Amino acid sequence: MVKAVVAGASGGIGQPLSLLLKSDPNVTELALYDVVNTPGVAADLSHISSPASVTGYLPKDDGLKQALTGADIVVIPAGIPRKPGMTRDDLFKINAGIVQGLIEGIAQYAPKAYILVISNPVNSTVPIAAEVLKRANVFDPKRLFGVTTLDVVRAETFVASLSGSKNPSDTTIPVIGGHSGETIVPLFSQAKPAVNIPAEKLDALVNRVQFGGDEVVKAKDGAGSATLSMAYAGYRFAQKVIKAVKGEKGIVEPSYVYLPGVPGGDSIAKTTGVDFFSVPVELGPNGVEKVIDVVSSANDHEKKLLEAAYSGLKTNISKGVEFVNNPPQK
Ligand SMILES: NC(=O)c1ccc[n+]([C@@H]2O[C@H](COP(=O)([O-])OP(=O)(O)OC[C@H]3O[C@@H](n4cnc5c(N)ncnc54)[C@H](O)[C@@H]3O)[C@@H](O)[C@H]2O)c1
Ligand SMILES: O=C(O)C[C@H](O)C(=O)O
Repeated sequence: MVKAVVAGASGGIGQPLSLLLKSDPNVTELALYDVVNTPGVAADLSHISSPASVTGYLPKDDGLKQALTGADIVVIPAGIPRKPGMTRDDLFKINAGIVQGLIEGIAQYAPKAYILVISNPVNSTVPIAAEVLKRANVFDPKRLFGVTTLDVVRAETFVASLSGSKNPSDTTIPVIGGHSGETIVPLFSQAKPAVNIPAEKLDALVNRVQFGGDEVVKAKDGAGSATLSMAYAGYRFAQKVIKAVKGEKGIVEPSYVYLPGVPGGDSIAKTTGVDFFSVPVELGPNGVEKVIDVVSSANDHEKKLLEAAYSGLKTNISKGVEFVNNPPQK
């Protein structure tokens, strides 16, 4: 029995992500929460002949409580997306409060759930989530994940366009750091199987992974950011968490986690100087089983990229922590 909740379920990501979760045979209950339109989205999905029962909730009538009670996994794509010319950090002002409110609900009604944060800026919203959970005394770092899977999906796709691989996802590429611009660091030297990237193409490839989100924002021309590829990526990560919880072994995927609280994280926190960082995570029935240190084996070029990532991350992380502990005056 697995109850999945999508918070922000009526949005550009929320709807296709809910569709994918509805089609997952392991999901038995799917609760959709949003400030608008969930009754309609839930009615629509409920006609699909897969096992999950589907319910939709709005804030009225204790909707958040109803949606979250009994949840095993909560995926959060709630919040505003970018328009051309904006950075992810520009979303902080609005999305920080949205994520804080939803995590307060989770702390109260589903404190043991696996929490997957998609809302941007991920580099800051995950520290916000951690602080809220800490204050409620229910923080389990093994169950809090910033979803950076889209960066991995992009790296796989863009590499395949160079290598000619027929199935991009057959190549495993660790993408680490954070989820914005220079904080995103693909480690092509650790791709499995190995990939041969011509030296003159490497910088452009790294740049495309780091700024893939901007490519979509520009192409959508004011109509938002990546939604369909994000729904795919969010579901890919959620599905892995669900499979690991159900006992499947050896599942690894990068995610942005609180390093000091997860097995194997301390030494990476020492090397990087940051507490929140995306690294390949081995998943198990309790969430993060261990994190895998791919940082110390990065090559010299990748180490330079990592140095740039650390400083951006430090700023983003402290902004999130401050938001909860020293709230801005209203
Ligand atoms: N992590 C990633 O890789 C990644 C990728 C793409 C987009 N994103 C982020 O995901 C977020 C959502 O993007 P989108 O394109 O789906 O936006 P959207 O505007 O289409 O959908 C957001 C939804 O959130 C809902 N919402 C707002 N406040 C809420 C609240 N308090 N509780 C519940 N729901 C609420 C809105 O009603 C809307 O339906 C953005 O912040 C975007 O930047 C992250
Ligand atoms: O670029 C964005 O703002 C959305 C998302 O973070 C992405 O990487 O596509």
